[in-house]
Amino acid sequence: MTEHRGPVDSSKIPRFAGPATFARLPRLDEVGRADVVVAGVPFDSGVSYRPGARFGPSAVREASRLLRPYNPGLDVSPFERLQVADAGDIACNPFNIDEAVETIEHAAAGLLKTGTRLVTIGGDHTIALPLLRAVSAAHGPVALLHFDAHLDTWDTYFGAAYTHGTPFRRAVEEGVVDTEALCHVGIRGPLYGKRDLEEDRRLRFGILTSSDVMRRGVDEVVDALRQRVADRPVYISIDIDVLDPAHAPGTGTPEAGGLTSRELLEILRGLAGVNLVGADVVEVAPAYDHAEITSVAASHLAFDLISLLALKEKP
Ligand SMILES: N=C(N)NCCCC(=O)O
Ligand SMILES: [Zn+2]
Ligand SMILES: [Zn+2]
Repeated sequence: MTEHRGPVDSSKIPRFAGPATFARLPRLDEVGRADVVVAGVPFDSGVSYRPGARFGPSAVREASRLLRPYNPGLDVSPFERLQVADAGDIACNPFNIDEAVETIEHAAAGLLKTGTRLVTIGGDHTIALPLLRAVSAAHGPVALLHFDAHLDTWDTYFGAAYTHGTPFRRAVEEGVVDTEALCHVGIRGPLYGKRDLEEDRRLRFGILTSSDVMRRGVDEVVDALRQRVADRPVYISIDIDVLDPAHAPGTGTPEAGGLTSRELLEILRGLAGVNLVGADVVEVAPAYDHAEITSVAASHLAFDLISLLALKEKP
């Protein structure tokens, strides 16, 4: 196995010392090239309610100091199998959403150029659109598993086409996702009207609600998702508000009745072996968090996503 530069050893240097990169991994510029990069996108100008997700990437990096290198849930040490590195943040214009969306797309495309896979920490959900554009340029239209309380397939907000409530309608319109393999998981909460669901169905999304997860259970949900994506390239987008506010209070549009972090981690583990090509974890807004509950959950989800990517590689 090729030697990869892994995280700082927390048995030698206390995990609370030193600068925060994701999981205490090396920076991308320290290793030159990586199989997987973690990048932050500190952008929250697309939100419809509480702002603050621009501080998500740094909060998740801080919380990720506690991660350890072996993932028993998936029986893999991802940082041994792959060179994983922190690419820092994609800095984008907080006053011009259109420009920010372009900046994110080009920065993501640059990172993907050398065959690297990208796990992005948001930022609000607006950023999923430019990320999907970049991923589909590399892999073709991707299957999408979207974990969220919200559909995020609304048309416009105050006339704006690029917001955190609209990325997946744009993604379908632009053909960057494979409409045979789209599914929302964790949907709940009040809508503007029944039409929201009709339009979402017209865009060819499947829905597994938060109640479905509770009533049908993790195993059935996993089976349904695996069938939906089959062997297509898959992108996973996790809005942290898919978790119940008890498990993720630090977010901008919380909805009661969500998944537990245990359920979501179990669903992800059930996806081992799918052809994952990229992922994001968005909507962590640390100002509303308590005791890092939300950023710890987000860091563990990102670790499991990286582990899923590592499992695709031969040992
Ligand atoms: N993507 C997130 N978190 N929320 C979308 C909510 C849109 C709304 O306020 O209706
Ligand atoms: Zn949401
Ligand atoms: Zn969302």
